Amino acid sequence: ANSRNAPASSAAIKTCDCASGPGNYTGLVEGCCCDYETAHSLNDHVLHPILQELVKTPFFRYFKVKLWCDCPFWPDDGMCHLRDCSVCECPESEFPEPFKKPSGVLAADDVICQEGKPQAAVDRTLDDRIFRGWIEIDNPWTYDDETDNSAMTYVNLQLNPERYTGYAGASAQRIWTAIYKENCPQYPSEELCHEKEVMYKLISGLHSSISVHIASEYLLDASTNLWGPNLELLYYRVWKHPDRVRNLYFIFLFVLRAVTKAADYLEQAEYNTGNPIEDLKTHSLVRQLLYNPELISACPVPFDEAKLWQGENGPELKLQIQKQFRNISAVMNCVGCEKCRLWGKLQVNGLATALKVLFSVDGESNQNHLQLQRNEVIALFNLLNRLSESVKFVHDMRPSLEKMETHGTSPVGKATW
Ligand SMILES: Cc1cc2nc3c(=O)[nH]c(=O)nc-3n(C[C@H](O)[C@H](O)[C@H](O)COP(=O)(O)OP(=O)(O)OC[C@H]3O[C@@H](n4cnc5c(N)ncnc54)[C@H](O)[C@@H]3O)c2cc1C
Repeated sequence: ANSRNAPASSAAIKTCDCASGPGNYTGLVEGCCCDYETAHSLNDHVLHPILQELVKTPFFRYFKVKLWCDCPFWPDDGMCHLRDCSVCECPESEFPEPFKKPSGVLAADDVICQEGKPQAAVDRTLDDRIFRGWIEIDNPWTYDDETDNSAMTYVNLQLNPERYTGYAGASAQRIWTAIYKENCPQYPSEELCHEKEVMYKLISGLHSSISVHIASEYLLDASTNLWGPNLELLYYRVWKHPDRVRNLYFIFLFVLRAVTKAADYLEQAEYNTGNPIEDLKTHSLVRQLLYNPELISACPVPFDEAKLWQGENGPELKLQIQKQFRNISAVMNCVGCEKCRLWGKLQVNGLATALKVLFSVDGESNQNHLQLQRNEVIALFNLLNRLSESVKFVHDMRPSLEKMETHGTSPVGKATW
């Protein structure tokens, strides 16, 4: 058993109240109980290597999702008819034999029959033996549109990396605006309560992470299909805004706290895909992450969730914020690019799972009542992996970004990003 699944208390975490200086990324990550240096050192040595292996295992690489675009907010938008986001139904005979096998990992670019930009479409190749029943439990933090099982698709995430898709313009802008407005109609506001500020930072941190992934795998030259990092994009969309970098670290530590708090549950969960060797490896990787001595000693409680919902109107506020987060999860159905919708849904589901672990268990502190769906566990770890990749990329690129800060970047970059 692990003491980390006990509720965090401000008394137990003496250093929690300190704030870091602006823009320099030293000291404690604002609102968290772990400093920047420890966060990336832990990420580099422990989390990133384990997570990279974990998400490739059969258990963690398949995600169940409804990819249909049935937007409850703008039914007449028509954006799902964009060529960029459509996926043609290929006749069975069009798929090469290895597509049908789980071990036949192919680059997403190999998908034959996508219309428009192939990088925006989701490869549905999968192995459907993977999904055997875990429990189906509602999460109060998500919009439950997953009831119609016939509409659910299983997606191999390894074939569909989150990266540049070309999705931009009014449709993307409308989604982000809706998300920020849902959370807080008049942000930024001095009167924002602590809980709403936390929600804002989570969303902004997720937004930063998505931008980092776009920058780390960008289509540099469509004519030669050349992919690579786009540091100007990273600079202008993320690095130039210190709050976006800070929010990325914030969501990373928040989700890490949820994973470590649920350690006992996650340790006992079944990672069964019918492949005993792979499943044993999966379980062992989960344990290596949860009980890593360096993680436990350096950053035992990355975020102190015990401080939230303490005010007089705490329970009402929680219901209100839960409703707002459910709306944010519903907005994911309106994302007009299939691959962005897939990762948007997965990551919002992962975040909703973290919120459920930290705030929705009976009696708040009693992790014995925690129950998660398999898909929630998959989303939670895949989200943590995405965040870990983003933190690593920003940290690794820091010298180049600082150079850009000093010497300036090309005017082309400035105009584009
Ligand atoms: C759910 C979702 C998933 C997406 N996934 C992908 C993907 O996988 N691949 C892809 O290529 N595109 C994806 N997109 C599109 C992408 O996020 C951008 O919208 C697009 O690249 C256009 O970027 P932009 O420069 O106009 O600014 P946007 O990123 O659209 O930002 C809009 C506005 O939000 C504010 N803002 C930006 N970042 C932050 C932040 N971190 N915190 C607070 N405020 C911020 C700024 O005022 C900015 O002008 C996705 C969009 C959504 C809504």
